[in-house]
Amino acid sequence: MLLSCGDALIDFVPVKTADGRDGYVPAVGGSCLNIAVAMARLGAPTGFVAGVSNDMFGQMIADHMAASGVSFDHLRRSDDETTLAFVRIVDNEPHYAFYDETSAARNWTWRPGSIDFSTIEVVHVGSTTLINDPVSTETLKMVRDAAGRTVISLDPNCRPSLTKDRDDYRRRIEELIGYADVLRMSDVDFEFLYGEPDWDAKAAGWLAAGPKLVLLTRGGDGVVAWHASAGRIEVPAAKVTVADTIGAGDTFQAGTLVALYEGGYLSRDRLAAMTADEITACVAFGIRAAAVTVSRPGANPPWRHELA
Ligand SMILES: Nc1ncnc2c1ncn2[C@@H]1O[C@H](COP(=O)(O)OP(=O)(O)OP(=O)(O)O)[C@@H](O)[C@H]1O
Ligand SMILES: O=C(O)C(=O)C[C@H](O)[C@H](O)CO
Repeated sequence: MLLSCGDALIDFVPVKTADGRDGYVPAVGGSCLNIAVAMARLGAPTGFVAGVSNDMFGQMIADHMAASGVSFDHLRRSDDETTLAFVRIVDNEPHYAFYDETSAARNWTWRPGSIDFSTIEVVHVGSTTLINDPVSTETLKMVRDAAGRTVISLDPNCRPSLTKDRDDYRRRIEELIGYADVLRMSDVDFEFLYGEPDWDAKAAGWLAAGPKLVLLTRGGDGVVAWHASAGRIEVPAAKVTVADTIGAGDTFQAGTLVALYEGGYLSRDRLAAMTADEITACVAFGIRAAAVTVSRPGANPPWRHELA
C-alpha cells in the first residue's frame, strides 16, 4: 500500500457569480490528500494518514476519499475543525490564505506502532503539516520510525503565508531530507528556501546525504532529475492549455510514485539502481498525469482511463 500523510482541507476557489460578483466555491484539497486521491485514481492501493474533522467539511473530505477509493484505515477523526484555504489566482498561479490554528490536521499526533511499515511501499509527507506544531514535529517522529523500513517521499510544497520563521522551517525540511528517498521540490520552493538557484550543487549535496532520486519541477518548463549513477536528466513538460495550476505538483508527485510502484522501484536498493531510461519513463508518467490536472479547474487529478 502507498500512504500519503498530511493535510486535507477545503480550498475556497474564486469564481464569478451569475450577477458578476466575486464568490468562492468550496473544493476538497490539501496537497497530501490530493496526492492520495491521485494515486488511488491512477490505480494504486492507497491510504491517507491524517486528522480529519467530524464537521461538515470533514464529511466532504471523507466522501471525496471514498469516491476516489482511498483507504480510511489510517484516518483519525476528531471534533477539531477542518482547515480552510482561500485561494487567489495571480498570473495563473494560486496563492493561499490558511485558517488552521486549531484544526484536526494541525492537531494530529503520531502513535508509535500504529502503522506496520513493512507492509507499506512508500510514505509521502509534505506541505502545510510540515510547517507548524504540533503536526510538524509529530510527522518528523513518524518519518524517523518509518525510515529504513519503507521508502520516504518528500515534497516541501512551501507555503510562505503559513511560515512565520523561515530559518526554523528550513531546518525542519533539511532534517526530513536526510530521511527522504525521493525528494521533489518546485523551482519556486527552492527559491523560497535557498534564494538564487544553484540546483546542481544542491542536488549533489542531497544525493550524498540521503535521497536516491531528486526531482525539480519547473512548471511548464519541465522537470530536472538527479540520480547518483544515472546522472542529470531533463524531461520536458506536456504542452497543454492551462486552466489553472492548482494541484499540478501534487498530481505530478502521485503519478511519479505510482510509476515507481508499478515498475517495482520502491525500495532503497531498486531506486539506487535505476537507469536514466527508467527514471525518464516514471517522470514522464507524472508529467502526463499533471497535464490533465492543469488543463481543468482546481486540484482534480485524473483517473487512470483519462491517461489512455
Ligand atoms: N503551465 C504548465 N504546462 C504544462 N504542465 C505544467 C504547467 N504547470 C505545471 N505543469 C506540470 O505540473 C508539474 C508540477 O508543476 P510545478 O513545478 O508548478 O509544481 P508546484 O509548484 O508544486 O505545483 P502546485 O501548484 O501544485 O504547488 C510540472 O512538472 C509539469 O509537469
Ligand atoms: O495543502 C496545501 O498546501 C494547499 O495549499 C492546498 C491546496 O489544495 C494544494 O496545495 C493544491 O496543491
